[in-house]
Amino acid sequence: MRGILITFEGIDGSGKSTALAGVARMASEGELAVEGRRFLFTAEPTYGDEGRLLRERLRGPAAEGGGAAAMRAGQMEELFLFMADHARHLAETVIPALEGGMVVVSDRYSDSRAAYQGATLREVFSDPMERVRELHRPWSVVPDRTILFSIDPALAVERCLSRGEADPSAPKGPEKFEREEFLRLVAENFKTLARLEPRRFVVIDASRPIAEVLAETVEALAEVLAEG
Ligand SMILES: Nc1ncnc2c1ncn2[C@@H]1O[C@H](COP(=O)(O)OP(=O)(O)OP(=O)(O)O)[C@@H](O)[C@H]1O
Ligand SMILES: Cc1cn([C@H]2C[C@H](O)[C@@H](COP(=O)(O)O)O2)c(=O)[nH]c1=O
Repeated sequence: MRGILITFEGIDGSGKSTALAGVARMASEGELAVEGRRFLFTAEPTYGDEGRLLRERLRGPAAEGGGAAAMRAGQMEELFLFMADHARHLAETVIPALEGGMVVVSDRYSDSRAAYQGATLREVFSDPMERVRELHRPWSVVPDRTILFSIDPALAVERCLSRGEADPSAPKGPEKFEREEFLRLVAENFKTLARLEPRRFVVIDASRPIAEVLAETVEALAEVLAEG
């Protein structure tokens, strides 16, 4: 039995992780049972060496100062760190699980690279999203379905900022990419990706209450699992 790869994508604060936690809870309680299938929930950045390094770099606002050339070099370094994290994620986690017939659900995956680094590298390449996609094509695994949590960036930033109120262990202050004007570019990139592959993407209106978002996520999952 071949495995199934499902990815959750969206801008910071869109509610992906909340939906994934809801799905994981339902799976652990047997509410998403599919004959003979086990679930694996995972994420990028990972909690491996590259992922931890990335999370450290992303903590706090974007650095200011430094020349344009140094900034471009830093953005390329970031792209390759995310790529290295993805390569390890594939080799050590995703591919073995798929080979074992599991349903793998990842909170972010290669489309985050296309959308985010497609935005950071807009002054380095003429078609940065395509350059990033091209780099993945020969070796990465394309998801069977990608659920895009679509939300207005202003509301997403509001949610990011209120994270700490509900969870005292959450990081204080915005992370590097949690700025409305930057997230507008990323949201546009995600929209373009969904338009390019309409059969792979399911777009969910993530501005609605958590229960509604979760119900629609489960519906989309049930559909791909039934095809499976
Ligand atoms: N549908 C919703 N309505 C209201 N608040 C929500 C909803 N979904 C998530 N939240 C809240 O918004 C905040 C961000 O949600 P979450 O961490 O799930 O987003 P995310 O997309 O995973 O963000 P990031 O990519 O930055 O990790 C959390 O405090 C969460 O409780
Ligand atoms: C995988 C990936 C992630 N990012 C960015 C998106 C977020 O701002 C952070 C961390 O992700 P989280 O979901 O908030 O934990 O990393 C990116 O720019 N490129 C990527 O490939």
